[in-house]
Amino acid sequence: MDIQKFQESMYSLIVETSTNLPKDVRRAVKSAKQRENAGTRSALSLTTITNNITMADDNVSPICQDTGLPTFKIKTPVGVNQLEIKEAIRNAIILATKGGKLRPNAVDSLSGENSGDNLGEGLPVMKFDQWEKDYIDVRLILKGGGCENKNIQYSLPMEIEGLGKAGRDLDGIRKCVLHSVYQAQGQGCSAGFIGVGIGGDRSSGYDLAKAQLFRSNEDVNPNEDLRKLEEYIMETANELGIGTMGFGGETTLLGCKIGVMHRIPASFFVSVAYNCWAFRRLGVKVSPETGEINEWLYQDGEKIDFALEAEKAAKEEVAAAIEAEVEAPREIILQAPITEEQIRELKVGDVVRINGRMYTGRDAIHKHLSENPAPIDLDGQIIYHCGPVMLKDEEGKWHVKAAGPTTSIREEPYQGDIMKRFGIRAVIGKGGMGPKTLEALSEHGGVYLNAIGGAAQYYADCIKSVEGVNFTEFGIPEAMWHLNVEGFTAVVTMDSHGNSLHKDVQQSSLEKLSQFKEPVFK
Ligand SMILES: O=C(O)C[C@H](O)C(=O)O
Ligand code: SF4
Repeated sequence: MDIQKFQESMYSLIVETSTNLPKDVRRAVKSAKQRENAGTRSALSLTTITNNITMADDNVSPICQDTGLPTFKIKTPVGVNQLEIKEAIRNAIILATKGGKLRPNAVDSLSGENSGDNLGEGLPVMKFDQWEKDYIDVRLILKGGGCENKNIQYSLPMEIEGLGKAGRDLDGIRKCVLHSVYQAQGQGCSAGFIGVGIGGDRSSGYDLAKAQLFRSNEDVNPNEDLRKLEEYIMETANELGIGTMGFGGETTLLGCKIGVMHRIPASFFVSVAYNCWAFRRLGVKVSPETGEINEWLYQDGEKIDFALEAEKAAKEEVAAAIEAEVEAPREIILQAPITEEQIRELKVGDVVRINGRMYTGRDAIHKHLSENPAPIDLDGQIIYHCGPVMLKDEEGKWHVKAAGPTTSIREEPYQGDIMKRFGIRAVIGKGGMGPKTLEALSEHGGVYLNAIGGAAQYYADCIKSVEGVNFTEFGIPEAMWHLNVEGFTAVVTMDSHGNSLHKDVQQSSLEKLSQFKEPVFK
């Protein structure tokens, strides 16, 4: 095989997967958009998402800044050298990272050190199989951390929150799957896709769940029971009202694929792999002789061009909003330093446009600030939970290549204390925060702003310059970047008066979940 050519093919696969959402996924996002009522928070978020999909495609830049844990599934004809393939994939990964198509995402689990090139112990994940066919089949999924953290495994029989007893039968499985969507709320950047694995042990069950994510979103399950279950879940999960980003709305789930394998008598696992809307998985058929791509997978049928859709939709949305007399949300401009008085005026549901300065800070910074002084004056400032993709040019200037929010709940143990101690007035992230932060917002005069998860190109475009950076030793995603922004839009979802949209949606979706307690599959 021409291994240089094969490496180029792998590079194309990586770049396409990171920057160009597959056709089946685009169609699912489009149908979600059609179901939402114009003018609602969910509809507005979906507009940002679809704009972002177009921008990523046009800029050939990551759809989401979290380019995940690259996982390759490779099938080779007998006689193909798999060691050569591994080497070529590793080289392609290094190049894609250098070019800003992948975020340096490989972190030493013990020292915390970022390898900088996406290689590391066990990474990237490559799973090989041999087969009788005469071509190489390579599939890649870039699954980010926020949705990975929402994976869940059930061990039947058990008691399930909201749904009661779940036994070792199809109806018990139904309860697990339904609950898995509920427990993710908006934190895995809903609306999401789920892959479900029934049976196996803990690890093969999760493998089976993840393998389902490689099915086309539009296929039909050949197993009649599972087909019915998939259809039931799609319908029912969308009645939970969690919606895009957990803002409430008609679409919570974009796809559900279920697989089954045998188990051992004592174990009965139901494993669920949750994938965000930014469902980046593609595949190619490669010639073992030339190393060239002969065919792209998941690319049948119409490719939705969201730019064209946007033009049509904008007109229709304005007309529909006028007709339905939907009140446009209040729009407020914020610019740091922000006073307590300004913060106290903000209420859940307000749309905020931020101009001026903000500082990124995620896991490492929050831990650091909880034990140390801040390197800069944070009084009245805004912290953005974000780990961007950054590139340095020849003059040493930093450029933002992708910069959406990360899941905020991980900072729950620190956030309130840090805000109070340093005088921070606003934090931006996604998925919301818990009771400790909500209390601190009231006490101190702070606000939580929800940005649209995965909209990394949209937000990168709002960032006009990078003015400085601290803690580069924590790695690119974990450093504290000083950003100047313009028109950075987010929604107030937790205010200084004790209100939290996340708390409300969680409560109402739990009530809705409880309506599905009664057996459906006998
Ligand atoms: O790591 C990130 O930038 C985001 C992560 O995928 C998340 O969803 O929290
Ligand atoms: S930020 Fe959201 S869209 Fe991006 S990887 Fe995490 S869960 Fe997926």
